[in-house]
Amino acid sequence: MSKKPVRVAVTGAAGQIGYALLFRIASGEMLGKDQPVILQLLEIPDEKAQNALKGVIMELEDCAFPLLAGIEAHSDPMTAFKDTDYALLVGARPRGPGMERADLLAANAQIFTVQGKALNAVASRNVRVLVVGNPANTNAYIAMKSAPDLPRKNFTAMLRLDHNRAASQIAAKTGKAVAGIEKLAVWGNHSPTMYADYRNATIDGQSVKDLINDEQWNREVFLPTVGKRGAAIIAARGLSSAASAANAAIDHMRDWALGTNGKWVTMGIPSNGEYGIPKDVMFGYPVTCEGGEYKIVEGIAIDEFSQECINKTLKELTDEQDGVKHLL
Ligand SMILES: NC(=O)c1ccc[n+]([C@@H]2O[C@H](COP(=O)([O-])OP(=O)(O)OC[C@H]3O[C@@H](n4cnc5c(N)ncnc54)[C@H](O)[C@@H]3O)[C@@H](O)[C@H]2O)c1
Ligand SMILES: O=C(O)C[C@H](O)C(=O)O
Repeated sequence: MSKKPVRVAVTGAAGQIGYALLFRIASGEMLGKDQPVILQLLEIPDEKAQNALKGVIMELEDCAFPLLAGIEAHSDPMTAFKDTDYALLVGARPRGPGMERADLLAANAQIFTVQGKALNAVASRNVRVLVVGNPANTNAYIAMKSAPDLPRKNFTAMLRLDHNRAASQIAAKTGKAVAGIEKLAVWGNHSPTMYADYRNATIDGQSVKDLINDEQWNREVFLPTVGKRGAAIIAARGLSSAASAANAAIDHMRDWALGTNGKWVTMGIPSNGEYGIPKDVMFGYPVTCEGGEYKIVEGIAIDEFSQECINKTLKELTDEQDGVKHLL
């Protein structure tokens, strides 16, 4: 018997990431090739944006996706999030050249109080939320705090792009296939302070740390390359990453919904105090997923350098949190 359709809300649906994301959700790449979806698409109440959204919807229709059970266009989060099972909060201003993601806080924070409240009011009581719009961790924190009737654990931020970037750099450095990488972790904020940690990682079963055996490369090449990759893409393209961001969003949601078979992935999730991170900080952690739930990988040894990196990214997140206190 075919499955009942699930509702997937996507904000910023007529933007760059939206354009790279929606067709993949509708084709079943996110929730499985047997799972029909109803897309509930939100754009700002502006004629140009709504027209662009109409165009995207026409294209979705023209794909005749067998799993696409419905498409709705919205300009109000209170209707866009009605009964939604999954919400991908992409809509927000992207940064331009020379900006840091934290510079977007003032511009974007308000969006996430409004959308958090709307999710709280009308979404499925078990809605799973992924925040992509930057600064993603703090926006997810704002949305979670604005939705007190929903489970805290169901609010997440996207660190998967950093995870995938780190995996790709490791594969290139070792000359091995990215598919062979296990036990990679990215800690903290989706920003240059994030700490990509391959101390426990293996590639084709061999220790990545031993294979690379170059701590200077780790600190002076790998970490800055992964941390500043978003800026490098903006400098090259004149626009922020879109296809790779959409791909990471698909990976994040697919793994959360369908499981990782024991493989470590990175998700930004609200802390419960794990690894000394204060409760509620939306922090990138290594997790495994099973049965629609994520679980933090416990027991990872934190050496002095790792602790310094974790402290730095944590400080940035708590400063961002302080900066949005007045909104909550
Ligand atoms: N977390 C990550 O890894 C990651 C990666 C890449 C980009 N991003 C961020 O994702 C966001 C979107 O990037 P983009 O390149 O698609 O930008 P974009 O400007 O192409 O599209 C954003 C869309 O969001 C819409 N929008 C703005 N406010 C909205 C609101 N309140 N409700 C609904 N829609 C709204 C805009 O009209 C626009 O169509 C940016 O903040 C960007 O920095 C995050
Ligand atoms: O860097 C940006 O502003 C966009 C995004 O967060 C990225 O990492 O590519």
